[in-house]
Amino acid sequence: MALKTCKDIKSIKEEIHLKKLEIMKLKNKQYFEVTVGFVPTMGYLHQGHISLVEKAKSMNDIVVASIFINPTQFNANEDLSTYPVDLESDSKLLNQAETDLLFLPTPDIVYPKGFSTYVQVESMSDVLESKSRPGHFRGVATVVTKLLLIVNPSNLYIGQKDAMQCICISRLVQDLNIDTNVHICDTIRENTGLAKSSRNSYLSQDEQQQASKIYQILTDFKNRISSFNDRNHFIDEITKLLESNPNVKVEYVSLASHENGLEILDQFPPPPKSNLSIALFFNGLKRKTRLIDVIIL
Ligand SMILES: Nc1ncnc2c1ncn2[C@@H]1O[C@H](COP(=O)(O)OP(=O)(O)OP(=O)(O)O)[C@@H](O)[C@H]1O
Ligand SMILES: CC(C)(CO)[C@@H](O)C(=O)[O-]
Ligand code: BAL
Repeated sequence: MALKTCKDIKSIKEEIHLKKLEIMKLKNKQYFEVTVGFVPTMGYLHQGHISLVEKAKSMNDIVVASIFINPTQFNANEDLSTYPVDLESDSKLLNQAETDLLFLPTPDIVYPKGFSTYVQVESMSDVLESKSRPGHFRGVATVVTKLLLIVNPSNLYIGQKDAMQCICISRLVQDLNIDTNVHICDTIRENTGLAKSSRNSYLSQDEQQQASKIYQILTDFKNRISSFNDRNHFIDEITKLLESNPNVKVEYVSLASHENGLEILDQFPPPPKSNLSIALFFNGLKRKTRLIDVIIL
């Protein structure tokens, strides 16, 4: 079946309802047994997004994706107005991956005149990314809550690459008793190791090649962690190596535990399953690009 696109809230809810009725008959299921998998995105889709759709497809009766460049998660100096868009290619990729429904709202649908209720995950107000992108997680938490209330999915699929976003969303789903299971999915990479990201398109091929060092450095230091006896030394060495490329300015290198909401860890070496995450600015010829990556130790 071809992908169906809905631009307003009433029509996406109606289409989900109709699709559920169809599946009920087709699979001889009760209405409440029909499962919906949801993949929220900001578009300009790549194989990372599609891997989430495929996971959703393998686990659910119906797959819904959304594309919405959410203005409330961008700061004034960020790239809201220039964020890449290619709806034709996005629809094609979603169609190929057999997505059932695409929710494609405009900002006035999500934030109508008079909108004034925001969601703030308190434990996210003072961690890494929140410091460098003030208000970012308030915007993410608000839009994700709204999308979840609209789509009402059984399962939600998000990418590990955005490690702090995963914590933010898991937290809000738990705190607000939203009836959905959160699935955190592996990062899909280029052959060079560079994490696929819509913003990679801001960089030239050569710059993307240089940026693939991020993953190589993360992996190398992960393998050598036992040869360091001090956390600061470990982090300083990673920072130094990343910044040996004059185009790179590190924002943070962090060792943190997922369980504690990415709380910074004093313990070194860190406990298993800690996150080694990096955010940096790559000063490309075209523009300055913020890149993030994470590996699990
Ligand atoms: N390489 C990837 N592998 C798996 N999931 C990914 C990857 N990149 C993004 N995602 C996930 O896709 C969802 C939508 O992300 P988004 O549309 O912001 O893409 P993005 O490529 O991360 O964009 P940006 O370059 O702006 O950070 C998020 O849950 C994100 O974690
Ligand atoms: C989860 C999300 C779609 C909310 O706008 C966005 O932050 C993203 O694409 O990762
Ligand atoms: N995937 C993260 C979305 C953002 O940078 O705003």
